[in-house]
Amino acid sequence: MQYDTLIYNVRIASMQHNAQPYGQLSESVVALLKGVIAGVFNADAIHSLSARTMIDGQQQWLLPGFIDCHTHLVYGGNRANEFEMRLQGVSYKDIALQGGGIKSTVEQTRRANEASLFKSAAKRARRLAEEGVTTIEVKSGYGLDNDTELRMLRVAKSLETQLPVRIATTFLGAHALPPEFADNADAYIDFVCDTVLPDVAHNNLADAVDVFCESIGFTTAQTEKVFKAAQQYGLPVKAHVEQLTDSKGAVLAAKYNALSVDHIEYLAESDIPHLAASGSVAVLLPGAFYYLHETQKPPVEALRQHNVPMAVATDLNPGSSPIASLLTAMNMACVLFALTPEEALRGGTLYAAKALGLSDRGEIKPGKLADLTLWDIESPAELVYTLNGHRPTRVFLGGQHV
Ligand SMILES: O=C(O)CC[C@@H]1NC(=O)NC1=O
Ligand SMILES: [Fe+3]
Repeated sequence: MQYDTLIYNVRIASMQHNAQPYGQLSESVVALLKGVIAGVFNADAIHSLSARTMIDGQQQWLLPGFIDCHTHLVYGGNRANEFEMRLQGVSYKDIALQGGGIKSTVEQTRRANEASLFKSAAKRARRLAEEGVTTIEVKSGYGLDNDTELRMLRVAKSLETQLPVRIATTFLGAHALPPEFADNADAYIDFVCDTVLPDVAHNNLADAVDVFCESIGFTTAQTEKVFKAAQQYGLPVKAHVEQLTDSKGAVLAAKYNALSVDHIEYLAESDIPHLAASGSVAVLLPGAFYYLHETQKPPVEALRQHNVPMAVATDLNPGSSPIASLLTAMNMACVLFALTPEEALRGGTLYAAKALGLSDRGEIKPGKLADLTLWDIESPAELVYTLNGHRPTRVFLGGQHV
């Protein structure tokens, strides 16, 4: 058997659930063939294996490629002005109610053409990729009209053609109320369900559907309408829930077997059994908690007790979380939400994949995609312990060294 690549003399943090921290394996050789992990072998096997390319890992740590499972990285303009307003005490909610916030980015995104949206999104995606992110989820939600929502999703998908990353797209038409539907949220939800979503589905532009279920977003009744429409097109759902209030969005999401419930700072512990039953992933977004100067933390210990998988993502967006660094988000998840470094790293690999409904990546195991990163560190914890701008020494995407 000739492999494409053998990576040997490495310490492997597989992120599998085994008895070892970080899923560490005793093996130190990984064989890649046709874009997937073909096998994992002990050191002495190297003498009986052959491959076109042999890479000495020099005792560095090999991890699965990182997965950022929640971003809004396609958008026009920026909101630095609102950052200054918030620093002067104006709340995120008040800015939104004054017509700023998401609505302000919607105006700038509608004005931006596909080329300029691509250029700015590619810069953000490249920053994530430089830290070893190999899969990025990208949402729409700054168009709120048919043309711009579809343009955002096309731009998101086209990132794969220019960058060494895989893209998962999510339709988030139900992100905010556009001016054309001011004070008529129900009519806008009908427009999302009856006009935009069908167009998105017919053009295969989304892998999932998301809703901002919140006091300043959409109600659970409106959210459920979008979920039902998504089901009609065979699209899985996820939702921004309990970010600012306990609206019981997580309970509704669990009823629809949502891939994930995201933010969840105000998730009631009594609602967690619903998530344990549905298998939904709890996606923690510490960047938004940090930027909005939130005080209410997600119920991490209760999620742990109920064995609800927790993912960590950047929520990269121009308002509540302008962070293009998954390592920083992982550090914040530890410092602000008391995740362990192992939970944070598994939250940016295996459980991030689960939050996207992807079982082909996120751990080092035969049969999984050969999306891998190599790090010159003494222990995996270093990656989330220091904010020192870690960069992988090597990145593999589908077995190709990128
Ligand atoms: O402020 C923005 O532009 C997006 C904020 C982002 N969207 C959402 O539903 N929750 C968030 O934190
Ligand atoms: Fe978000």
